[in-house]
Amino acid sequence: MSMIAAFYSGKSILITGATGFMGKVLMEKLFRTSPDLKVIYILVRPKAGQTTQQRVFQILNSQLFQKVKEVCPNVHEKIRAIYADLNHNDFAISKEDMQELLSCTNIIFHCAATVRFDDHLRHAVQLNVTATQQLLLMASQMPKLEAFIHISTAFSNCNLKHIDEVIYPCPVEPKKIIDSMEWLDDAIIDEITPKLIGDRPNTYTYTKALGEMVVQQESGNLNIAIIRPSIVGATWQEPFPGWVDNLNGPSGLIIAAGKGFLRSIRATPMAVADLIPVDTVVNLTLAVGWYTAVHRPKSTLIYHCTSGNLNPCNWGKMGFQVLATFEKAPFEKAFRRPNADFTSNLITSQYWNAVSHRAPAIIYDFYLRLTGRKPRMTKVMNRLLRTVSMLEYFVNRSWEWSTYNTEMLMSELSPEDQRVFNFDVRQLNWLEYIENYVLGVKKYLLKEDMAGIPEAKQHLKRLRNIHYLFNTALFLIAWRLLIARSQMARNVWFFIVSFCYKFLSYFRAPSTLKV
Ligand SMILES: CCCCCCCCCCCCCCCCCCCCCCCC(=O)SCCNC(=O)CCNC(=O)[C@H](O)C(C)(C)COP(=O)(O)OP(=O)(O)OC[C@H]1O[C@@H](n2cnc3c(N)ncnc32)[C@H](O)[C@@H]1OP(=O)(O)O
Ligand SMILES: NC(=O)C1=CN([C@@H]2O[C@H](COP(=O)(O)OP(=O)(O)OC[C@H]3O[C@@H](n4cnc5c(N)ncnc54)[C@H](OP(=O)(O)O)[C@@H]3O)[C@@H](O)[C@H]2O)C=CC1
Repeated sequence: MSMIAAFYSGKSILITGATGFMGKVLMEKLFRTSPDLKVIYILVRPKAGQTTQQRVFQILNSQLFQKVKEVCPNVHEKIRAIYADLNHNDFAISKEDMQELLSCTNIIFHCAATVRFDDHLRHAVQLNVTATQQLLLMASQMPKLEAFIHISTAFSNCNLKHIDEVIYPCPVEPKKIIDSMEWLDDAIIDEITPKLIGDRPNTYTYTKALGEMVVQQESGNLNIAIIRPSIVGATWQEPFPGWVDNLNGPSGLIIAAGKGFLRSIRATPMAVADLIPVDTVVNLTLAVGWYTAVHRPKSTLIYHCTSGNLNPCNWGKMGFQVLATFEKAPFEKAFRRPNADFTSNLITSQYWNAVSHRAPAIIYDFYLRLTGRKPRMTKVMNRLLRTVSMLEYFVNRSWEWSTYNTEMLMSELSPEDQRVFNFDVRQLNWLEYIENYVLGVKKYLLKEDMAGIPEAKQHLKRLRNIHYLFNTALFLIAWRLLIARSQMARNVWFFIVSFCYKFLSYFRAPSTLKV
């Protein structure tokens, strides 16, 4: 019997960010392994024309939750969607709902965040710092609370090369930042943002670091733990391999590469690709929830959920396997044939951007104009290159994260728990995982049918022929122009032609003699 699964039975659990990538997988696993849990409260806001109830309905009816329905048929009754917006200081939760949350919650998993790299500092502080502070305040009023688990990121201290499972202070106190956001106007915030984030690459990593400081400072008597995952990717095993539903991290780039838009990137092939499957993060999170509540460690423990020091993979290997999977199962209606050139040199990368990305986009837009359609490829390409430039920081560096606490926790689990809540990344076979990841992107993100693979392969063959034809035509035009203008080119041309003629005559002569 799994001790962790038994621990969650009968519990009332509060999850923020349950509609997000990680939150959904967390809920799914909880319902599947502890169908006897009392209730999961989720803080949800209406979005994209959907009410909170409609959003929950959509999640529960998705493919991800199919297995849950078999083991927990009354899952709809066990989920309580609470209207909440973390952009508001009191989360805009009704009095009645707040009362219920305060009096019933046993465990909190705080996953909600803005994960955009380019978010305005005011918004990133509100979500990643102030909302965390507010939630801690709520937690301190919950008499039945056993553990508060905060999800941070392994990159909150990406300005360091070696990162331990400790909280590193930021120069300016989070409270001062929160206060200043209330009275500074946007223009001034824009001006001071680079100074505040310092040697971190974006507002996301900076505000996640501030969030950790808030957790440390406001923990009071609460039983708290922090989890720091690295780059969270598709599921490894559960509930099935390759599930992914957003474009963050490598997923968006896999699409861009598979569709032939992105053919080169400024990346260091030997740099560690510190990916971690989302189900591994969820298993560790649930194990940490159990350990924190049952063993009540004296201080706030931080757990690195990373792969690099236990089972490293690098970007070169990842790119190679992604391309190999495109060969087997290409994406439909590609713009160009997929290719992956990794260069760490800025000039070379700019050259490839011009030749492999911007030029084809301009040519395609020209073709669209000629055929009376609206040009759009240059715009799409500009957006893609902007996205890529934001991710470049993470694919040209390697970090070392120590994992003492995570390894300690692994050794504390029973063999059954080690199996049901497996977060031992040493068992991960990267090539298999990456192949399933790419297939998952095709299936669950692009919603492409595997039956369309022969047609997609045919399309790529046509693109290859167009590519050869285009290059030959381009070469002939360039050469024709060159001989028309340069005596030297004419001499070279004369030399090549006469050489070929002599070469052919040499072979023709003996055969004529025989006859
Ligand atoms: C040579 C080819 C290479 C590929 C070969 C094979 C690929 C495999 C090798 C992969 C190598 C490179 C992998 C790099 C991965 C590195 C990730 C590192 C991240 C680690 C950081 C820490 C982890 C965390 O803690 S947080 C979680 C990560 N967060 C994110 O990833 C958020 C990133 N996204 C953003 O910040 C924004 O979306 C932004 C700024 C990139 C774009 O904002 P913008 O306002 O311009 O537009 P959006 O409305 O958001 O989207 C516009 C457009 O772009 C699409 N899109 C969004 N995100 C991505 C993405 N990550 N990749 C690609 N495309 C993306 C989005 O859908 C929109 O499309 P439309 O069609 O216009 O709707
Ligand atoms: N994905 C990754 O690679 C990594 C993620 N992390 C961390 O893991 C956690 C989960 O990330 P992930 O699932 O990928 O992120 P997502 O962007 O998929 O999910 C974010 C969640 O936060 C919710 N949220 C955002 N703003 C508000 C708001 N104003 N009010 C209520 N809810 C809000 C979103 O709700 P809604 O659906 O309404 O927008 C969504 O449920 C985050 O803390 C992130 O920092 C750490 C390392 C890597």
